[in-house]
Amino acid sequence: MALQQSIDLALASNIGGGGLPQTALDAALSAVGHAMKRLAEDDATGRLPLLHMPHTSDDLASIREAAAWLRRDATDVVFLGTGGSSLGGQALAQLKDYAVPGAGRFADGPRVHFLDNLDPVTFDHILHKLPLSSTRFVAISKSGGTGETLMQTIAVLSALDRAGLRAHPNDMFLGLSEPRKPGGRNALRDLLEPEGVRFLEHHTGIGGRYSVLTNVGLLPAAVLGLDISAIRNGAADAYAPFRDGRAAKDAPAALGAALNVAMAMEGKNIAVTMAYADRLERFTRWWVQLWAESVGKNGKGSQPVAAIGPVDQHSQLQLYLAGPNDKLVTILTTGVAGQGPLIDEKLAQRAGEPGFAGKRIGDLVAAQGRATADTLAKNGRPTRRLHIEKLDERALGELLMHFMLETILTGYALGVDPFDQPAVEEGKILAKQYLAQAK
Ligand SMILES: O=P(O)(O)OC[C@H]1O[C@](O)(CO)[C@@H](O)[C@@H]1O
Repeated sequence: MALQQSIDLALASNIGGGGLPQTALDAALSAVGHAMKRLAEDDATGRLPLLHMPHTSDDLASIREAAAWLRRDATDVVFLGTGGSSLGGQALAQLKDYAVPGAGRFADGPRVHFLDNLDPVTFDHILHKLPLSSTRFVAISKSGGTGETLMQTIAVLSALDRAGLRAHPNDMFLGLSEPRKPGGRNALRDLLEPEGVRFLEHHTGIGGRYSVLTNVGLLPAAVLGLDISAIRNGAADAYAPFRDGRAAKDAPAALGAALNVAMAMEGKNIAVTMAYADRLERFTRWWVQLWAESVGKNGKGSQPVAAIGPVDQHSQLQLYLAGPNDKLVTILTTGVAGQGPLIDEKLAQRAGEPGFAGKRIGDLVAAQGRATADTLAKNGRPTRRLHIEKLDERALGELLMHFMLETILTGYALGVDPFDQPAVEEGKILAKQYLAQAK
């Protein structure tokens, strides 16, 4: 297990009255214990295919084959898709410097682009800048009906047409969507299949925000040369305590769920995840969708906030330390001590910081993560510490599965369905109506 979790600094017994009373945690552990029974049934009945994903390997060859096809002679691979059809891939891609400030520009080829937010200026710009003949496009949508992804796909087909490449979209495009339902429509397939574009099948039993361990997340990871089987092995590590039938307090994801449920019982409805690593920034965004769409219903759920450190110490931390005491703050650190540039002694003296001398940048970041957790606790703010010594495929797989399990169990314990998102549909329908009326 790469992931270490401590909830000590969330408890009133350690941080004073602002922390969680043991009674609330005990009640929450009992609720999560019941949720675990339901999860065990989900596993045994096959109702929740996600639970079998960590131990699945028969699809890995086809994912690797599709990734190799995309990479062949490609300068750029563009992933179209939004929400759960993009964020998991992005979280994994950050291990290879995707969207890491500064470093992303120098990442080894092919360049990958996740165009998840529909912005006309960006999309136009990118279509004009991309070397289209050496670019491969992957359109991902579970439903096949998401407006943003359909518009992007149409725009790309038209751009290929203008560039004289329309005869070959099957060489440049790959689709990933659910199989067409009998008698039903799948607009993405309707668009691309007549062009001869090949499709990978989206798992029908795994929703977008839980799809990071399927081909949705692993295809981009494989394009970037990541070890996709290690990602699944890491996920198996997070699930092992459940398979072993451990008690809630001894299964890290269940304990995390209990922490969230206890916070809800105390009326504290904000959950902050602050990761001290550039390569976990997309992970925090992935978690925001997972949490918000899964637990935010029937008037329940907590507000997820994504933060990274140390930079957000300089923007958000004041509020967490001295604003309303209504948050669970999770501080996620990695083993960066001893890493990075060495700080010259004389220059450190000149800067008036003798304590920097002979240290590495990673030493400061490690100290900052530790200091933030301790300062939050000293100020009576419930704080959870998570630590991964080495951030690699296996550790990230464990982290992703940990949070999916924590989310599902929290949903079950709060009495909400963690797998649907009915409220989002209303706005989508209205937007399509407005679009039809627009001149
Ligand atoms: O993969 P799809 O079907 O295009 O959906 C994209 C995203 O849109 C949502 O349905 C919300 O609108 C998310 O749950 C989902 O991840």
